[in-house]
Amino acid sequence: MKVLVAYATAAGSTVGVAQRIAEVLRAHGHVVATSSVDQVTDAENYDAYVVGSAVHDQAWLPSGAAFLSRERRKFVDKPVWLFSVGLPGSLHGPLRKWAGLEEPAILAHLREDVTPVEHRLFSGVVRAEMLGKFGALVFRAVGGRFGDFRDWQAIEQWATTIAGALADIETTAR
Ligand SMILES: Cc1cc2nc3c(=O)[nH]c(=O)nc-3n(C[C@H](O)[C@H](O)[C@H](O)COP(=O)(O)O)c2cc1C
Repeated sequence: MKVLVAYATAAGSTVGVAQRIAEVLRAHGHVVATSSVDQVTDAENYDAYVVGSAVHDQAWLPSGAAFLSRERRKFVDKPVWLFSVGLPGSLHGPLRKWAGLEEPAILAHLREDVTPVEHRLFSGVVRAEMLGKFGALVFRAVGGRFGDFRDWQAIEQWATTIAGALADIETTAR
């Protein structure tokens, strides 16, 4: 199937997640385009979509949310998977619990434009310089950790599930 994997990023870590998902889908025989949401000009040309964004302040980046809104009519009757890249993996203790509450908040906005087959919140990359001096201090003080928390195994597993679902859809359509 022809699949578009589109992403919105501020600091780049979501690009890596999108690329890994695309690689897995290609390995399963799908024809996959990977693109920043800002550069998609042919959204109607795909059979399925995987769209993801970095999370800032418990919401998708404006460019990611705007993409879903702008293209929502093209998603009708086609499967859409959504993923968010945030910082649950960098937190522990009570903050980890807070991160668990974040997913419904993120999804609530996105559901206004699309009903996804599934949504996943992955951990991304948190570096001190991304948060500013004060933000980094506060983040450390509440128990946050800096680093690359992308769980490539979980990302690949999810992409494999998507590849399987696409194969089922293809078989049913024959
Ligand atoms: C200003 C700022 C705000 C953030 N707010 C959140 C947030 O509310 N929830 C969350 O899970 N992650 C938050 N993060 C963490 C980012 O989502 C994470 O670093 C992600 O990997 C960024 O993706 P990118 O590198 O593609 O921009 C924030 C990061 C920054 C820099």
